[in-house]
Amino acid sequence: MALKTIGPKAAAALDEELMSTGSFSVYQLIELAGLAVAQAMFKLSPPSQSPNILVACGPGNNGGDGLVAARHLHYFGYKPTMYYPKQGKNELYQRLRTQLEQLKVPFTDDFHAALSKSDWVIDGIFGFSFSGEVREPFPAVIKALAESKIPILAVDAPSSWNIEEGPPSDGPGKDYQPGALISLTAPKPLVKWFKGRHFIGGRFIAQEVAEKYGFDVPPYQGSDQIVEIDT
Ligand SMILES: NC(=O)C1=CN([C@@H]2O[C@H](COP(=O)(O)OP(=O)(O)OC[C@H]3O[C@@H](n4cnc5c(N)ncnc54)[C@H](O)[C@@H]3O)[C@@H](O)[C@H]2O)[C@@H](O)CC1
Ligand SMILES: [K+]
Repeated sequence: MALKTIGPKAAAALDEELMSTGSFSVYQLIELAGLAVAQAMFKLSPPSQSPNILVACGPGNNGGDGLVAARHLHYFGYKPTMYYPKQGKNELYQRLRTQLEQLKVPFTDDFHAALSKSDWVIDGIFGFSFSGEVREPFPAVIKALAESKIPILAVDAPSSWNIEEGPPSDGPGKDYQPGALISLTAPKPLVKWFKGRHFIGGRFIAQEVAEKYGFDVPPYQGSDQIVEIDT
């Protein structure tokens, strides 16, 4: 089943619409997105097989999804470790961080050491608002992800990929191809270049809204927050 994609401008406009006419708060959207990320992780490998999850978070809402996912992973029985080198200014991020600190989820500055002790990595560094060349402190992190043998679940986009044009032809993300991706709301055009297992999450879009933006609501089953689709 191939789903229609949604470009970065439309994805940002959809977010705005959900929070204005849709009356959602960003808290709700990030909470549901992060829950979907945690469910995809569970589907990929349960905590009995892969207890140690390194969650890499960037400064925007993609990082927010990672912070929320880590909290759910804790309750699912995993041992998440956070790499969050550049916290965004929004108070929401501090709240999400405090929730993790109260659960004694560790935050580390040493990405490479944490990576070597992990069973899986969640890439919540950049989502649909990424553009241009990767700026510090992330180039070394993206390079490590590209070279890592540890499986990776990317949130909404493999970080450093151009949202419309896919993997960069040069730079740290040149050979980055994560084993799994969860697209939020709808796949972005970059999925054309993605070769791993693909999930859709973000179960908060009414049929009418999806039609307006020209994408499909995937066939969520029962209480699932995710659907796996063919790539
Ligand atoms: N409707 C949806 O599907 C929702 C999506 N959410 C998530 O929110 C994401 C979009 O969040 P945002 O718009 O906050 O943006 P992102 O989290 O995609 O990234 C923006 C941040 O990255 C920085 N950045 C951009 N380009 C960079 C570069 N070249 N080098 C270094 N830093 C760079 C920006 O300064 C900004 O701080 C989505 O991809 C998705 O993960 C949700 O959590 C909310 C609902
Ligand atoms: K990402």
